[in-house]
Amino acid sequence: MDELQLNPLYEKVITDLLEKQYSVVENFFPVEEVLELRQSLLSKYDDDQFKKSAIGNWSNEQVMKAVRGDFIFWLDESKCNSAETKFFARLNHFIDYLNRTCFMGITEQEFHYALYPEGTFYKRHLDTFQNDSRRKLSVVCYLNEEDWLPEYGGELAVYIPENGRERTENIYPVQGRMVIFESSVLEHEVKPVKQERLSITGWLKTRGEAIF
Ligand SMILES: O=C(O)CCC(=O)C(=O)O
Ligand SMILES: [Fe+2]
Repeated sequence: MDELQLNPLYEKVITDLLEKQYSVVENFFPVEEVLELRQSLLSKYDDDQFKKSAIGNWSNEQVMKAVRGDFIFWLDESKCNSAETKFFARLNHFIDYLNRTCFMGITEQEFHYALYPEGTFYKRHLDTFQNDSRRKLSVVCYLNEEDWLPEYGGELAVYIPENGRERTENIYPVQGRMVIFESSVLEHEVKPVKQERLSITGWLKTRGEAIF
């Protein structure tokens, strides 16, 4: 095994996760890579490659619309363009570090682009499905235009259990900002957006069995 070099950025994420179950970092990806991903998302969206999101295995469209309104495109690591290749390279480096330092046992990941049109939202939820606990960490990186003003809404509200009560942290989807949290612990929601909201979102997973 190569000698492990301490990585201050990764260490900050790990400390945050241990102390408060979530972490917000601004400089995980260089700006030019964030912009390249943004362009890649937009060109796929313009090509009509995005699909209406679903929730678990619910198929009732009315119900789904009342819960989440984003459009998504699932990434396939074997068919990546240059922006996506760089994204996965950085992510895999981080996963390797997590596995070596924290023995997280991450063996898989799944990512999609997401676009929330004006007026859409994603109601309060947990990212683990009842029959599948393999999702360990949720990762979101925002691909919005440079200035995300508070009046655009679309904040990620994270509900943190604290001393038997609950604290809400509102995180704005600022360009390049990355949020990582424990998938099975933190409930969260995307508040209604008043401006198109772009992101790349995914999950770091353990092998574990899904129970169907
Ligand atoms: O975009 C975000 O801030 C969070 C999205 C989310 O909660 C999800 O896709 O499960
Ligand atoms: Fe979520």
